[in-house]
This record gives sequence, structure tokens and C-alpha cells, in this order.
Amino acid sequence: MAAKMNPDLKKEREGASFDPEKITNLLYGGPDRVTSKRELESLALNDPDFQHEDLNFMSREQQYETQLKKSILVVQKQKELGIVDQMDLHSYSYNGVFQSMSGPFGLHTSMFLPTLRGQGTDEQKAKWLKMAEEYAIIGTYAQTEMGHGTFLRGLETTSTYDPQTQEFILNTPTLTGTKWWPGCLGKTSNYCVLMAQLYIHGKSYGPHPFMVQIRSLQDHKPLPGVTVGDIGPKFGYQGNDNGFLRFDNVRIPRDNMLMKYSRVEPDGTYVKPPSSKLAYGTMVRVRSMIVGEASESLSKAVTIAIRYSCVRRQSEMKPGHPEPQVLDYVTQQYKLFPFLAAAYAFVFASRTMIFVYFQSMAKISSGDITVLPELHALSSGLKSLSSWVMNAGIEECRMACGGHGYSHASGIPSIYMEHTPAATYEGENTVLMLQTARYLMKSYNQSMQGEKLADSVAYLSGVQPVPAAGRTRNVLDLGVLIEAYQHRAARLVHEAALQLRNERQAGKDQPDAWNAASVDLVKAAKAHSQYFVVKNFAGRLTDPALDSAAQAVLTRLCQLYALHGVVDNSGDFLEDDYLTGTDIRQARRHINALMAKLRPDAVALVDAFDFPDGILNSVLGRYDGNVYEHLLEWAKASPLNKTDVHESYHKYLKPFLEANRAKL
Ligand SMILES: CCCCC/C=C\C/C=C\C/C=C\C/C=C\C/C=C\CC/C=C/C(=O)SCCNC(=O)CCNC(=O)[C@H](O)C(C)(C)COP(=O)(O)OP(=O)(O)OC[C@H]1O[C@@H](n2cnc3c(N)ncnc32)[C@H](O)[C@@H]1OP(=O)(O)O
Ligand SMILES: Cc1cc2nc3c(=O)[nH]c(=O)nc-3n(C[C@H](O)[C@H](O)[C@H](O)COP(=O)(O)OP(=O)(O)OC[C@H]3O[C@@H](n4cnc5c(N)ncnc54)[C@H](O)[C@@H]3O)c2cc1C
Repeated sequence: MAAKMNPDLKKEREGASFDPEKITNLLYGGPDRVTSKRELESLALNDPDFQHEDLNFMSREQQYETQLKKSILVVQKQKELGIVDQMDLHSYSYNGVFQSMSGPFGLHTSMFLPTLRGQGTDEQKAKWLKMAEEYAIIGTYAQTEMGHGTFLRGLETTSTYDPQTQEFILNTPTLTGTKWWPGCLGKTSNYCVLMAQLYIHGKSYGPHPFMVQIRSLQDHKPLPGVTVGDIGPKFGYQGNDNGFLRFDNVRIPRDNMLMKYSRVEPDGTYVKPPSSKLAYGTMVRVRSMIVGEASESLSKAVTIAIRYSCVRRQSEMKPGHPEPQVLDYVTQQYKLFPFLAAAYAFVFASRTMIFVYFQSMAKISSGDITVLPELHALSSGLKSLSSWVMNAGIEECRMACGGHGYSHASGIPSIYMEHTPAATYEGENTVLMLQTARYLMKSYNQSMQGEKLADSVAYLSGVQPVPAAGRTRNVLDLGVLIEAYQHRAARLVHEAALQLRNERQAGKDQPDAWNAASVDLVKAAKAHSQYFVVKNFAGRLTDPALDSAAQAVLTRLCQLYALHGVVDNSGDFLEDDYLTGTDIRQARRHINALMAKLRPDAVALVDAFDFPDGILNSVLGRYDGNVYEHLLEWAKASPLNKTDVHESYHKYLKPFLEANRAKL
């Protein structure tokens, strides 16, 4: 018999002003997509082969083993089921089987395979791709070293060409040159794409990708000259064997260098790529996907916190009245609704980012590499902004759940632990924002020369005049808000450029001037990315998939997202009098009014994300809201409760208590 729904959640759903299915359809690309997503998730969630004890109750080794077992099963089952589409794989495997927790094949699919596809020649793909796709070999992406992650040109691992034997000789010349962090490297992978400094006839040509076998295909032992292992427990990522790797005079054939873009001829002649940054292509790809990872993780956390806030009753708002649902406290709404709005904003941004990525890659494949700088700048900015907001949002959601948020039963700590490194991996966020800033500075200078700019920065050409101080606007109007964000971004770019120039004029060289201006440069890059997100969100409101009720509620969310950003960064908007003090006061009032209007729709808005319970993996965020009974059940399953009296009682506590009693 189906469990009864918690009456508060039932009422919430009955009182919503719109049909969540309309928004679900928009989020996932139409009813057919939603149907297949649900079928695939349900297939994975209900498959007895994927059932196991809660990962929170396992040791790290057990977690690794469990995830490995599932990874193997998932490969077999995907094949049987004929799942090949990326969205379908995402539903079945990433969410359905793994609930977005990392596993030992993660890097094989997210970086190793894409690097082979993107950096290998046709012959190299013919040699390795099938083996990799069929999991006859398992690989990772080994780039970061103990001493260098950010500064790729500083990598120390060398690959020295020997024209006599037509081989590369791989070496780790220092301790800090030890590869450190690559996922799935420690115990799982037998191959890797190795990023190493290419040396030919004593000359360095910078980091290049090489296909390297690191373990025997017979007994999985490290090959001669290879030292490899696991780097130990981390903040999260427990199911993943992030590893270390060293080379001592390991020889690989010449054609193990991935040569789609740059080549080394048998005699040692180096053939340059059209752009040296094409070798960094896989990172751009994963950064584009991370915007999706961030939006999805934040969406899960707000789903949990908002549902729970409707089930949770606390305190007495009015004497003698029933305790209110905590979501009725406006302060609670102020904690959660801006992040609900942000989750939607980044889901839409991620869809655009993925579209732009594939569109740009099609151009790059046909030889047009002019799109690369804009793609790099956009993906760097959005990856950073979305993962920063995700981190802040998940933590806010945890605190908004009070004490229970701190328990693994809430599901929120796992989401945080697993996804917080998105701010670090694939390019540390500040570093990437500075890359976006670099592009903005270049574009700004080009606009000063009257050159035409790429679409995403075209607005820099027309930095608007500052409007007369004291002119107030209707800040609820999305057109006004988009213009305000655009103006702020253009002004901050302009000011960062001026600061750079002033530092130069004061006698600093370019790197010192850049460093001196870097706080403002990051601010400008952030403002540019925020403008993109707001404009993109507003652009989705007219999607024909929405009926008028769904459009109305999403419009409110978009207004809330934009207004909250204005209030949060009010100094930026006030500094040059673009907005007035009255505008900001109005913005605060509008936020309160919007939150009141959104309150009855909050549960339906998180339901529209369409996360089944098995994927949320949260006692607090259960669809039926039956939180308390399941909290007790969850705690009872904890390994410490397997016996009434723990064995440590007999070992330590009993003698201790008895000795103390004997002394009395
Ligand atoms: C398909 C649908 C699916 C549904 C999706 C829905 C939801 C998705 C949900 C989940 C997503 C699933 C998967 C994704 C999630 C997780 C990923 C999994 C695991 C992650 C594991 C982590 C792996 C790693 O971390 S690998 C290591 C990553 N390392 C880095 O990123 C290093 C960072 N450093 C650098 O990139 C560079 O060194 C630098 C900092 C950018 C500087 O480079 P440098 O060479 O020093 O260059 P500069 O001299 O500074 O600049 C020269 C010039 O080049 C420009 N530049 C730099 N890089 C690039 C580039 N990549 N492309 C283009 N141009 C570049 C630079 O700006 C400069 O330009 P200029 O001269 O014109 O100014
Ligand atoms: C869970 C996880 C999984 C990972 N998986 C992989 C993988 O599969 N393969 C792989 O190769 N790597 C992997 N990495 C490594 C990851 O890519 C790097 O840690 C990341 O790129 C950051 O580099 P770093 O550690 O050198 O940080 P650092 O660069 O040392 O950063 C430290 C601080 O210095 C600042 N800083 C550094 N340079 C600058 C600058 N130029 N300007 C201003 N500030 C600067 C940063 O902002 C930061 O605050 C993984 C890391 C984690 C945490």
C-alpha cells in the first residue's frame, strides 16, 4: 500500500498556481525526453543489482569496491539496453545508478574517451578508441602534479623524443613532478592520457598529450618504471581512487603522442598546431558540463530544503496558534528562494552552455578556430560562477534544515562533499575568472579600436553614458534589470581596464599591473558572467513549452534572481548612480513581495526538477514528506546500532566504569 503523503506537502501541491509538468518538460527538452528520463531512472533505481547498503555506512574501501562493481554492471547493462545518447546515459548511469556520486570509471568517460576522440588522429582512434569504448582498457586524464595544477606550462613530467628508436622517454624528474589527483588512477586505470612537457633535441615545446599504458593487461601490476597508487582519503569523492603516478625512463612509441593537432615526425621535426590551446580541449568540454553539474547539485539541495521546510514546524508565530511550517518564516524564504531562483538560472545557463560548446566544436572541427577564445572565456566564467553559487547554496540549504541538515540522513552533506571540488577541479575558479577577464580586456581594447566583437561581448562596444543621477526606474521590469546588469558589467570591465592602464603608467610591468588589478578583474568577469545568466534566464521565459501560469511563476523567479543579485551587489549598481538608493529600496520591497507570491508555488517549483527519491537520497527531502519515521529507521540501520551493546564496551568502557566504581 502506498504510504500516505504528509498533509502539509499534500496541501502545498494542491495549492500551486501552475502545473509542474509544464516546467519539467521545458527543463528536459519536451515530454518525450521526460518520459525516457523517468523510464531510465526507474530502471536503474529498481534494479536489484544496484541495491546496496547506504554508502554513508561504509568504509572508503567498501565504497570503492561497491562503486566499481556497479560501474562494471552499468557498462554491461547500458550495452544490453542500447543506451548511447548522452542525456540518456546521464539519467541512467550518473543519476539513476550513482546518484551523482563519483565512481572508478568517471574519468574514463568524462575525460579519457573525449581526449582520445578529440586529440587523436584517425589512425590513433582506430587503434585505441574501440578498445576504450568497449572497456578493454580503462584510462584517466593525468595532468595535475603535486607541484602544479593551475600552471600547465610549469608541469615537470617530461616526454623526450629519441629519434634513434622513434620513442618518447617519460620521466618524473622531481618529487613535485609526481602526477597527483587524477581520478580513477590509483587502483583502476591501466592507461592514461598523460600531459607531459615535450622535449625534442633538448628544446621544450610545452605540454602535450600522450597515450600511456601504466599497468599490465595480464595482472594489473604497474609496468616497469611506473609507480602508481591512491592519494588517500579526501573531503569527498570516496568512491574514486584519485591517484599518484611517477615515471622512470618509460619508453613509448612515437605514435603514442596524440597527434591530431601537433605532430612529431620520425626525424624529430615538430609540426605546430593551429593553436597551442587546442591541446586543452577536453578541459573546455568538462568546464562546459560542470555548469550542468553545479545547477543539478544545487537543484537537489534546494529540493530537499524546501520540501523539509514545509514539513518542519517550529516555534509559535502567534500565541496559541499551531506551530508554523518553517517555510512561512520570511527569513527562511530569504535563505532558500534566491537559491531556488539561482538553481533555475543555472539550469538554463547550462543548457545554453552545452549548446554553445557543441556549436563551437562543430566549427573547430571544420577548421574555424576563431571561436575558441570566446568559448574558453564563456565556459571559464560560467563554470566558476555556477560552482561558487552552488557551494554557497548547498551550505545555506544545509543550515536551513537546522540540526537534521547536518546528518547524512539529509543527503545534503554528500551532495556538498561530492560537488564542492567543482570550484577547484578543471581549473581553480579564481584562475578561470581571470582567464575570462583576460578575454574581456582584449575585447575591450578591440572595441576601443573600433573592431567588431564576438556576440557575448558585443555590449562592451557601447558602454552607455551614466544616466542622470536621481532618475528612478521600474526595477521589476526585466528589461530594466538586464540593462542594469549589462551596464554594471560594461562599467566594471571599463574600470578594470583603466586600473590596468593606471598601474602601467605608474611604472609597473604588465604582470605586476595585472596582479595589482586582479581583484577588480575577477569582479568584472563575475559581473559579465552574471549578466549572461540573467539575460539567458529572461530569454527562456517566452519558450512555447510554457503555458501562462508556468510563465508567470518562472518570470517571478527570474525577477527574484535578478533583484537579489542587485541587492547583494548594490554597491556596484550605485557606484556610478546607474541605479539610485530608491531603486535599491524598491528592489528590496519587490523581493519581499515576490517571495510572498512564490511561497505557495515553492514545492511545485522543486517538484518540477523531477528528482525521484532514489536520486535525492534524502530522508528530509522525501516526496511524501514522511520525514520523522524514516529518520528513526535510517538511524537504526547505522552500523553502530547492529548490536545493543558495542564490543568496545567490553574492551574499554566496562573496565573503565568498573575501576571508577571500585574507587568509590
Ligand atoms: C550532454 C548532456 C548531459 C546532461 C548534462 C546535464 C548536467 C550535467 C551534470 C553533470 C556533469 C557530468 C560531468 C562533469 C562533472 C564532473 C567532471 C568529472 C570529473 C572532474 C575531474 C577533474 C579533472 C581535472 O581537474 S583535470 C585538470 C584540470 N586542470 C586545469 O583545468 C588546469 C587549469 N589551468 C589552465 O587551464 C591553464 O594553464 C590556464 C590557467 C588557463 C593558463 O594557461 P597557459 O598555458 O599558462 O596560458 P596563458 O599563457 O595564460 O594564456 C595563453 C593564451 O591562451 C588562452 N587559453 C588558455 N587556456 C585556453 C583554453 N583552454 N582554450 C582557449 N584558450 C586558452 C589564454 O586565455 C591566453 O589567451 P590570450 O593570449 O589571447 O590572452
Ligand atoms: C576531486 C578532485 C579531482 C581531480 N581530478 C583530477 C584529474 O582527474 N586529473 C587531473 O589532472 N587533475 C585533477 N584534479 C586536480 C585539479 O585540476 C587541480 O587541483 C586544479 O586545477 C587546481 O590546481 P592546484 O591544485 O594547482 O591549485 P593552485 O593553483 O595551487 O591553487 C591554490 C590557490 O592559488 C591561487 N592561484 C594559483 N594560480 C593563480 C594565479 N595565476 N592567479 C591568481 N591566483 C592563483 C588559486 O586561486 C588558489 O586560491 C582534481 C582535483 C580534485 C580536488
